[in-house]
Parts: sequence; C-alpha cells; structure tokens
Amino acid sequence: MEVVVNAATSVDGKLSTRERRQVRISGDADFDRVDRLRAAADGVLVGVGTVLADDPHLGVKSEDRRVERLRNGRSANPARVVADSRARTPTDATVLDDDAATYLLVSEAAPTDRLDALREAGTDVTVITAGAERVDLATAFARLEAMGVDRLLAEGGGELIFSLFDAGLVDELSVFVGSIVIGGRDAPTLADGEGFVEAVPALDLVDVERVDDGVVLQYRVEGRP
Ligand SMILES: NC(=O)c1ccc[n+]([C@@H]2O[C@H](COP(=O)([O-])OP(=O)(O)OC[C@H]3O[C@@H](n4cnc5c(N)ncnc54)[C@H](OP(=O)(O)O)[C@@H]3O)[C@@H](O)[C@H]2O)c1
Ligand SMILES: Nc1nc(=O)c(N)c(NC[C@H](O)[C@H](O)[C@H](O)COP(=O)(O)O)[nH]1
Repeated sequence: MEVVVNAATSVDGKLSTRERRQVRISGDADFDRVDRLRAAADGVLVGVGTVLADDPHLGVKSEDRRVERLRNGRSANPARVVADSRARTPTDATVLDDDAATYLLVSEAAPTDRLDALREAGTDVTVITAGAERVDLATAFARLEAMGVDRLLAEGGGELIFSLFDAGLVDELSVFVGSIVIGGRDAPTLADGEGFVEAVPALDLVDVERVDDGVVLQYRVEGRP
C-alpha cells in the first residue's frame, strides 16, 4: 500500500488552534490540490480526533473528478477510513453518510454496543479490529490492502501522523505552509504523539511550489521505493 500524508500548517507548524478549532489554512488552489489527491486515492484516513473536531466529509468535491473515477470503474468517492480505537465516532458523523464506504479501524477495547450503533448508523460501514488498546495501524493497513485499498491518503491530525511515521508506514508527505502564525504550546502540530528522540525519520525534499499565499513542500520518505 502507498501511504501519502497531506496536511496544511501555519508557518509555526500548527494544524489548528489550541482549542482544536478548524482553521482554514489552505486557499482555493491548495484545496483543489487536495481534491486531486483524494480523487487519486482508494481511501482517505483521519484520526477520530479530527472527526470529533471537524466532522469532515472527506469526499471528492469536483464532479468532473468523481465522473472520471466512475468512468474508470472506481467508486465516485474514495472510502473514508477512521482510526478510532474505542469507537468514539458519533453516530451522526458525516463520514457515515452514504456518499462513500467507511472503514472504522478499532481496537479490541472498542465496546460492542458502540460498534453495533455505528454499523446501524452508516449505510456502508466496515469495522476492522486491530490492536489491544490502540489501533495497530500496520495490521489494519494490511487488512485494508487485502480489501483493495492500494493508495491511502492520510489527512491528519497530528497524533495520527506521528503514529504513521513511528510505524514506518509513510511513503510521501506534502505540506501546505500557509502565511499565518497560530501559536500555542497546546495547539496540534503536524506530528505530535511522543515525538522522536533517536532515529528521527529523514525525508527527501522533491518539490517546492508557491500556491495561494503559501508554499507546498513535497517529500519522499528516505529509503522508500
Ligand atoms: N490543518 C490540517 O491539515 C489538519 C488536518 C487534520 C486535522 N487537523 C486538526 O487537527 C486536530 C485533530 O488532531 P488530533 O491530533 O487531535 O487528532 P487525530 O490525529 O485526528 O486523532 C487522534 C486520535 O486517533 C485515535 N487513534 C487510533 N489509533 C491511533 C494510533 N495508532 N495512533 C494515533 N492515534 C490513534 C486516538 O484516539 P483513540 O485512542 O480513542 O483511538 C487519538 O487520540 C483538529 O483540531 C483538526 O482541526 C488539521
Ligand atoms: N488541506 C487542509 N487545509 C486546511 O486549511 C485544513 N484546515 C485542513 N483540514 C483537514 C481536515 O481533515 C478537515 O477536516 C478536512 O479537510 C475537511 O474535509 P471536508 O471538506 O469536510 O471534506 N486541510
């Protein structure tokens, strides 16, 4: 599976405010670039923290791109994938609507009644259980790949992105750096979690492009084919 991470940060590396309120960092051109990335993906992954904070849809906004996917025998929208160890996704979450399939990655600690409620709430929900307390991403990704997800776009947030790097699962990273400062020692950053002390992942910078009022930095993770 090819795993591509994309996010937008302020110049000071923040994903949103300390209250985890969504900030529109990208401009129209960058959101269109993200839409292209979604259209090229089989699945779009976020952590439950992003679902709770933003209630995202994660679908392809451009009708032309959805039509193009259908013409190529693919679903109009890529599947939504949520990393949610204890099934905290609200039953009225937008990612459960019928615009696309939804994969819920949970751990063995997820309460059965919550899982039943989520399966009922969504029209096309598949639950993948991997890990005792927290989602074991590598195992869950192997299951997703067996179900046909070959290209996964991860859109955050910071806790999940750190775990993806920590598990050695990232192939590509693209970051839109918007010309704003958000600040805040408790505001989420591109990669939170425990943080690396040794063996800090190294990236190859493959492209720098001015987009909207900011720049897009494109990286390949060193050592990835
Ligand atoms: N600017 C951008 O591009 C962008 C993109 C995305 C999000 N955001 C912002 O970022 C904030 C959300 O970020 P966040 O870091 O709080 O949440 P997050 O990364 O979206 O979700 C983190 C949660 O995912 C669950 N999870 C399950 N398995 C995991 C694993 N193996 N590793 C890590 N997490 C796992 C954990 O909850 P459980 O233990 O309960 O499973 C964890 O608390 C929001 O404010 C949102 O607006 C911004
Ligand atoms: N690329 C990007 N630029 C931003 O300025 C920003 N705030 C996000 N945030 C990512 C987060 O995952 C959002 O929740 C989804 O971008 C919402 O996705 P929808 O429009 O609902 O499909 N992403």
